[in-house]
Amino acid sequence: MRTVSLQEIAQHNKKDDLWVIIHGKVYDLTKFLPEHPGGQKVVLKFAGKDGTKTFDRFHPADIIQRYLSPDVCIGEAEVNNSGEQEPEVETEEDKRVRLAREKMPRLDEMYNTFDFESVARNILKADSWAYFNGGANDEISMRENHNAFHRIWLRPRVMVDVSKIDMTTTMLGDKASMPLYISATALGKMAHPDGEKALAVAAGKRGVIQMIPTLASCSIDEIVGARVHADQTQWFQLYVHKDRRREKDLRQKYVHEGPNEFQDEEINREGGAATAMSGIIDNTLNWNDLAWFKSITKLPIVLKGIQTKEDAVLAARYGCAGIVISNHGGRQLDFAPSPIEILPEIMSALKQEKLENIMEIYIDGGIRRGSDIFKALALGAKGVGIGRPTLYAMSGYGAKGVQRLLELYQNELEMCMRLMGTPTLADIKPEMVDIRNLKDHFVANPTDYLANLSYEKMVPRGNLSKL
Ligand code: HEM
Ligand SMILES: Cc1cc2nc3c(=O)[nH]c(=O)nc-3n(C[C@H](O)[C@H](O)[C@H](O)COP(=O)(O)O)c2cc1C
Repeated sequence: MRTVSLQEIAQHNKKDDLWVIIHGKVYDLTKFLPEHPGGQKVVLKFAGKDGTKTFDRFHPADIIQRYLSPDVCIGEAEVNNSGEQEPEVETEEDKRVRLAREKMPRLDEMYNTFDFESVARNILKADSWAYFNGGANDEISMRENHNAFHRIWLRPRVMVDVSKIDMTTTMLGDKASMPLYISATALGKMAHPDGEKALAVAAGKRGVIQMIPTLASCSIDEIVGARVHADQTQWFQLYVHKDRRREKDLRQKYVHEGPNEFQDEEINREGGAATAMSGIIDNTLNWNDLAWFKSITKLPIVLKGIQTKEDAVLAARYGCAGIVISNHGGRQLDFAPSPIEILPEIMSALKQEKLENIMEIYIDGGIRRGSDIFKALALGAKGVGIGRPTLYAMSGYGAKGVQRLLELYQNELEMCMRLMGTPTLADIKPEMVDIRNLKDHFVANPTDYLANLSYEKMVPRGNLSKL
């Protein structure tokens, strides 16, 4: 590999001729730039320079080998012996974040998921907060995901011995301390320097399953290595790469030692990233491909992103071990329905086709309370996934924050089960929830500012002053 001088690298500092140093190697990112899912601006900032520090804040070192062809590597960058380092300057934003962190409440002062969210809003940099908290377009689906739970009421039963509550369960055959798992969320290091490793630790300590994202900011090896016990279950969320051999390689590497489940997923169209990701993701993926996935793995395949009863029935017919009813946290198609709203119709369609017992049904989106878990279980889910809450908890408090968050979910579900008269998960039944209003949507009309603010109000004639 040739050594490239800093002077030569500095000359390739334009959009149409772009070299960047990452971990001592020089890469020609000219062709990749328009495809970068994080946008062009962030990469262009390092045109002809060393981008390692920022790159490491978001990406695992192996992302380059995973997504770029080897010929983009020009050589090794000459070592900078000049002693000249760009001085670290604290920006206004850094200062705001530093001060907010100094005033952060203690972890034992966090009492529910919303507490973590409000802390995260203050202590995260604006770009990270926007990435985590945002949804597609007008964020109607994102908000609806949680709001829909407000339209389900509970029908508590009394005179039941609830001295012991057991919420342990299995998911795809593996034990879990409660019917909740940590869902895949990309770029965990934006929340905390330990990224997805912190989630692995918290999941292991609380006995819950973690789904590792394809676009994790730590390498899969690091996340698997962070497990607290050797038999800790991890699932893997897979964005299918255009080059299918990569999925096969991944499976061969991890099937014995690492993530226990191998998850397939429909193409994610998160925000503007969708177009850019099309360079990486195979958007020809369709139902017939499932046969190929089944031929390369014996692990259960779960489809995440099911949003209609028709697709749920197809997933069962195509032999999926499970589905996750999900609109990806309202980050893709605005006005996609909330998963909890379509869960009952999916269950009844599966029952009608006699397919309800052949796969496990999970849902995610807007699960913020123990009672939300209860409602989902009552309507037929085997378990629920959480996305943003773990990112918020990790932002402020790392792995310990996520442990506390999981403990709060567990405590709330325990209290809900006790007050509902359901000592075990098997006691939770559909008739314990009232879903008569679930389908009601009250759509807010756009405010007519012209009528409300500019024009004189109409008043009854009798009230007009007599001039
Ligand atoms: C100096 C080089 C790079 C820098 C500074 C950088 C920085 C970033 C940043 C800041 C984001 C997040 C943007 C947001 O707020 O949504 C991002 C996203 C992303 N980057 Fe990079 N990046 C670099 C190189 C690369 C390379 C070489 C690859 C892959 C080969 C890559 C793959 C991705 C992916 C897949 C995402 C999207 C994750 C998602 O939205 O879910 N990046 N990058
Ligand atoms: C910041 C962020 C990144 C996400 N990245 C991914 C991803 O890479 N792959 C994926 O399958 N889902 C991803 N999701 C969706 C989650 O897995 C999950 O479906 C969703 O967050 C659940 O909704 P909730 O955030 O209301 O709990 C992401 C969600 C967020 C908030």
